Amino acid sequence: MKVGDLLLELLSEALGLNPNHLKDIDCAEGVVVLGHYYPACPQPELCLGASKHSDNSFLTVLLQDHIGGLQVLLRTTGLTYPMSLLISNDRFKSSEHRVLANVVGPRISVATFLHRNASNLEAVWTYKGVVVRRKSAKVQDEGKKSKGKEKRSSGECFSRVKALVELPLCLTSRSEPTSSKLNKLRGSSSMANYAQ
Ligand SMILES: O=C(O)CCC(=O)C(=O)O
Ligand SMILES: [Fe+2]
Repeated sequence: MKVGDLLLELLSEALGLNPNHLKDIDCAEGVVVLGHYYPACPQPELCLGASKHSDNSFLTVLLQDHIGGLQVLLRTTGLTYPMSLLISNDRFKSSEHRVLANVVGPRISVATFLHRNASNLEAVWTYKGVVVRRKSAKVQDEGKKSKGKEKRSSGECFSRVKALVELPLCLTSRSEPTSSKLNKLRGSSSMANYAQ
């Protein structure tokens, strides 16, 4: 929690706001800790550790072990989660990432998610979001200048996140998947698009 609080303070300041702002609007209201166990995989080229997704938290702090395998997509394809997007006036996007399977293992990681109550996003938009927008006029102006592309509705973002979350995490079929099938699950992005 201390790390989370410190990060929220720094992020508030990065938005030109009071250091307590993101905490005051409940961005650390909920804390979920998720432990992952990825067994060693004899044929990693046929498997995925975790398919490409974007977290539905406001902020994720991830601890991974020495095995590695987490990859972050360098250029986002436009999938953003409305919570951080709305609250930060488009400044904080939820990066898409995946985890590759590995012959070495097991790999263990612990993800800590800080989040608001996502059941009422409308309230974030109409109440909390407006508070941020009013206080950070500079952020808003910069956002307007840099955004030429059309914005997605929160409903569209939700259905895209849902579609990704519902993808199978691992190919369990004994038959060898075609590379196109695997690429589809991986998001059709080549390795060059990811940072490790
Ligand atoms: O295991 C990892 O490194 C990543 C886990 C992850 O992306 C998640 O829990 O959302
Ligand atoms: Fe994730």
